[in-house]
Amino acid sequence: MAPQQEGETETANSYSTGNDGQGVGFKSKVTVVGSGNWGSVAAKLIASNTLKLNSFHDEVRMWVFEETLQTGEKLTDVINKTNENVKYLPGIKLGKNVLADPDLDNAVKDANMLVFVTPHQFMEGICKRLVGKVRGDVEAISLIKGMEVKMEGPCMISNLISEQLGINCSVLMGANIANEIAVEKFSEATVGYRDNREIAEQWVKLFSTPYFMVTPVQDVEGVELCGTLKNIVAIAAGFVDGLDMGNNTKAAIMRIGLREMKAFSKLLFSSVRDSTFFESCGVADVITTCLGGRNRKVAEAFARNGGKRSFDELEAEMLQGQKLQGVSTAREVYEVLSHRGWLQLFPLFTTVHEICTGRLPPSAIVEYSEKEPRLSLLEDSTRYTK
Ligand SMILES: NC(=O)c1ccc[n+]([C@@H]2O[C@H](COP(=O)([O-])OP(=O)(O)OC[C@H]3O[C@@H](n4cnc5c(N)ncnc54)[C@H](O)[C@@H]3O)[C@@H](O)[C@H]2O)c1
Ligand SMILES: O=P(O)(O)OC[C@H](O)CO
Repeated sequence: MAPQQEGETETANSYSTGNDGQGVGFKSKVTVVGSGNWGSVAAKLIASNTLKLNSFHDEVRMWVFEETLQTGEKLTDVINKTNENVKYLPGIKLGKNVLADPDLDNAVKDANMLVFVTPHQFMEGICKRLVGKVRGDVEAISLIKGMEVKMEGPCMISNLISEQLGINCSVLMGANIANEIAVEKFSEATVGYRDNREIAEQWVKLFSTPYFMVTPVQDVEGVELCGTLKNIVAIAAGFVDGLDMGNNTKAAIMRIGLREMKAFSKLLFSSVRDSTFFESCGVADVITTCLGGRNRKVAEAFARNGGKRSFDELEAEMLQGQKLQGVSTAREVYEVLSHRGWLQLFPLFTTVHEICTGRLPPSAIVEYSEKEPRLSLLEDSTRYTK
């Protein structure tokens, strides 16, 4: 297969829908690992397609991190009884072919397509539990926006999955506020794949609906870094909202944030394509997340409280069990920047972390002084672009 060229995009409709070398009559079994807000919507999207497409088993298993609800019932039991994730996606039917399963080993054992969608901080533990438990021929996709930092350096979640489980892992990212997709408002998304276009085609087929348009690009790292880094930009945008600084300032934050996302991604992986930043996973996700995401919302509350209430406290109070990714991602990126001597190159990423940890006040997000530029709104735009 010829590699995709810079600037070249593919439409979801450009693929054939064969049986991918598994033999005529083979049906793929899909398991979703995770059942939070986006995990539940992903299961709903997939379940609507497995019913329609002959190449998939109807049933979609969804692994649930079990918890007891205030009613005393188990979340899994309630999902299976009502067909609704009453805690993380109330009011939305998932599809009768979604089966919630609290047993991780059981949920994955027969699947040949695994969809990972949990907050990123839990993935290392989940991968450890899954070693030796998944099928040898399984293909994975990560919808997780986040990264780990190890002694050796940064490790993307798709890479963690690939390395720990010995399986190929694609990614799906995009301007995807789950609650909007849950009520079938039109959205786009980007599948990032490594080198096997047929696999990308399978994922596109599994996720695409008339209201969810998926475009594959051959740039796993670029797509995943976009999804990961935009959460830091969303925290910065929330600070701007909390300080009532207005739309022009927020647009400046988005522009500078997008530029830092691109510069950081390209410094980590020279293979990352410029064109990826114009896909749904890039500029579109920066916009939606800075307008309507959870990271933005909690960061706004943090700034309105003058940084006096911690993110952990605000997250618990405002999100009812849902998790932010931006604060930990800012810390993880800061570790990489300081280890590599790049802090000065990334004033927005650096400042967000220093505000989150209380070293700087929220207003520092746009402070500029001749002596010590924090967020260099005036900096030379060629400084860290190739
Ligand atoms: N919600 C969105 O709009 C959205 C959209 C696109 C991408 N994402 C990304 O998808 C990923 C998952 O987010 P989400 O919105 O589905 O989750 P969420 O924040 O809604 O829910 C938190 C989930 O974590 C689970 N959990 C809590 N403790 C756990 C533990 N110790 N081990 C394992 N699981 C545990 C909870 O059961 C729950 O399912 C994140 O990386 C997020 O950035 C979210
Ligand atoms: O609500 P957030 O801030 O986690 O963002 C949700 C999605 O990632 C937006 O695409």
